[in-house]
Amino acid sequence: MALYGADNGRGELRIHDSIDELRTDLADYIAELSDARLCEAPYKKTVDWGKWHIFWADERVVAKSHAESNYKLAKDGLLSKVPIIPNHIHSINDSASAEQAAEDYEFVIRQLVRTRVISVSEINDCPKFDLIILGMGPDGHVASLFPNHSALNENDEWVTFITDSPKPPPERITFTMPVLNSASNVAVAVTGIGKSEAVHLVIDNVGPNLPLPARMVRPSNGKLVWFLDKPAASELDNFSQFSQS
Ligand SMILES: O=C1O[C@H](COP(=O)(O)O)[C@@H](O)[C@H](O)[C@H]1O
Repeated sequence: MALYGADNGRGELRIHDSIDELRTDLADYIAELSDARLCEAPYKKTVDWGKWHIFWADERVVAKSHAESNYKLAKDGLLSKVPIIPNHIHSINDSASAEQAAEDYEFVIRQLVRTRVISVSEINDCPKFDLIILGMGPDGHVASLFPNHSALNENDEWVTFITDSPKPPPERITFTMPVLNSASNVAVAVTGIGKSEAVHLVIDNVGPNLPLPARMVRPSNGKLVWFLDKPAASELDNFSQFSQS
């Protein structure tokens, strides 16, 4: 693995030779943060899963069994394989409208803030999640905050909704930017050559001054780490330096 600390305040960069290596590093990173280890041996037995609460930074408003459901993806890939407490898995109400689902989800989060399961940012009254893991689309979107969409400027709500996502399915709920930026840690995992230009625009902070959502992810009192594979990192200004290491 090549490690490269970005010097422009855009977070730490971890660039990997393969997606498998990236996965392992991300799992180790999460394990370090949770002071434990993850789902496969030896992780499965040593994680204190009872303390974990899982949320979705964004979700498509589809049935939980739908192929496009982020819940299904996480359940099939991890949650069904570890002894996490079922009522600590906070998925959205998939039988409501997008607007209602966002409102319900924010209500659940507010209850957990009130009972101090989730801490609160000292800077604003936003929930302060221990870790938010994001991907990034080739258009620079994160969670379901898309470029030039009004949801990107939503600063009052914690969870908002959209019904016109440029990427299907159209109806989604999403954490708002203030919530993303209130987290203690934000990890952005990006792979593939198709995202290399967006990675360059965001991390090297070049190009037109577009309101790229990923560029707006700057935790105010937290740490930002980018997990990239080499194809995704290949257009970075300093790529040649760390591709040799
Ligand atoms: O729709 C979504 O897309 C992004 C990532 O884009 P992709 O090109 O990797 O599919 C993801 O991070 C987001 O949470 C998701 O809902």
